[in-house]
Amino acid sequence: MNSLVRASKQALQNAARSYASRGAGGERDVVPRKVAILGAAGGIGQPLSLLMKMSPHVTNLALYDIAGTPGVAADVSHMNTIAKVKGFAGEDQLHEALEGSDVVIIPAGVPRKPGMTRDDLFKINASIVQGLIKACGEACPKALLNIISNPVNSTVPIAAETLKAMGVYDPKRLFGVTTLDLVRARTFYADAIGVDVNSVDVPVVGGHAGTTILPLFSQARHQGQAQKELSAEEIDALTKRTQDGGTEVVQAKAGKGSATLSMAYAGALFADSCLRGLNGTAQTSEYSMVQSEVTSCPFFASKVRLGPSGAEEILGLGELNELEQKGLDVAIAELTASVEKGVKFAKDGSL
Ligand SMILES: NC(=O)c1ccc[n+]([C@@H]2O[C@H](COP(=O)([O-])OP(=O)(O)OC[C@H]3O[C@@H](n4cnc5c(N)ncnc54)[C@H](O)[C@@H]3O)[C@@H](O)[C@H]2O)c1
Ligand SMILES: O=C(O)C[C@H](O)C(=O)O
Repeated sequence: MNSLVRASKQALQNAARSYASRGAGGERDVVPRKVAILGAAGGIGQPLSLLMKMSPHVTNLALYDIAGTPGVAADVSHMNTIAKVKGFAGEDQLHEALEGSDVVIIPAGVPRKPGMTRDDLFKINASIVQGLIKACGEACPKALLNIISNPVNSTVPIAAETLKAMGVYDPKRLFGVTTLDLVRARTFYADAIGVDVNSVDVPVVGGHAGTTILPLFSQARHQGQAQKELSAEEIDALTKRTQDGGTEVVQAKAGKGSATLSMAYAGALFADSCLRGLNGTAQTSEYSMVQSEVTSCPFFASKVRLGPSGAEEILGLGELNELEQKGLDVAIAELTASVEKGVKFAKDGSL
């Protein structure tokens, strides 16, 4: 059972207990942790706020957006879970929202419409992310930054360069959130072979756009008896579906945005792991796009061990089969170009 499912069950049990005792209260041994969500009134931001309010690891939840957060905060704050919630709206309140944060989650920015690539969002989202990261560098330079805003392949290097220019960059504390790719790969793979999805592990490495998303099905693991062996064609189809998962949702939403609910779930899983790492919980790891020497690309998503100082160890890729090796070469070339684009924007503002 993953930690968020466990946390949700725990939160529901706590809720039932608290209702039964009419708020009599109970002693809890919780490390005080503040989480800020930037873009909290958006499609991802709202369900993510709900899920972080359910996390047993969050004691203080700051919900920031350019508008709309007082309502989201008032709503979420009525949930009888431990986090104290406060809404912040508009740039004047951004620093206050960020101060003291242990983890900052950033789903601010515009989503895709059908026919667009994630890179088409660069022109708008690059500046949004840069502005928010500057504020993080000033108000909470030690926080773990979880970047969701697309194109992640460029917004993460933008964040790194921005923090470097401010003299506060710590590569261990900057993460591009690629968890949704793993969530999708696990779901699709479990369905395809007919096993319990909770028993499935599929590594997904590289970046977060098209062919930079590289699921390693040769390393997939599961428990229980699979109902089916997959052919090379079926693995190929699963790979493509994982790479196009975001587009599948964009098309289905037909102009009303991209993945929000599954992303909120994935973002909450990742942030929850960051908090457990900060709290020193042993064996906490996630896949994430970080500054990396695993390949020639300076930012790359692979398995990362999380601890009190953030990304404490970046693990290698393991053995790849021939097709995956070819996929890796393609991914590195495209990802490197997106990283360079982000670095250039951060240095000279060129779009
Ligand atoms: N990493 C991933 O796997 C993943 C998955 C899904 C979506 N995304 C990306 O997440 C982003 C948000 O998607 P969404 O569906 O929630 O969009 P949305 O439009 O519903 O919400 C975005 C929110 O950001 C806010 N915002 C805009 N500028 C801001 C600023 N300067 N400061 C604070 N908030 C600001 C908006 O007011 C809005 O509430 C998009 O870029 C999307 O592509 C990434
Ligand atoms: O596809 C998108 O534009 C949103 C997100 O990156 C996703 O993978 O769902």
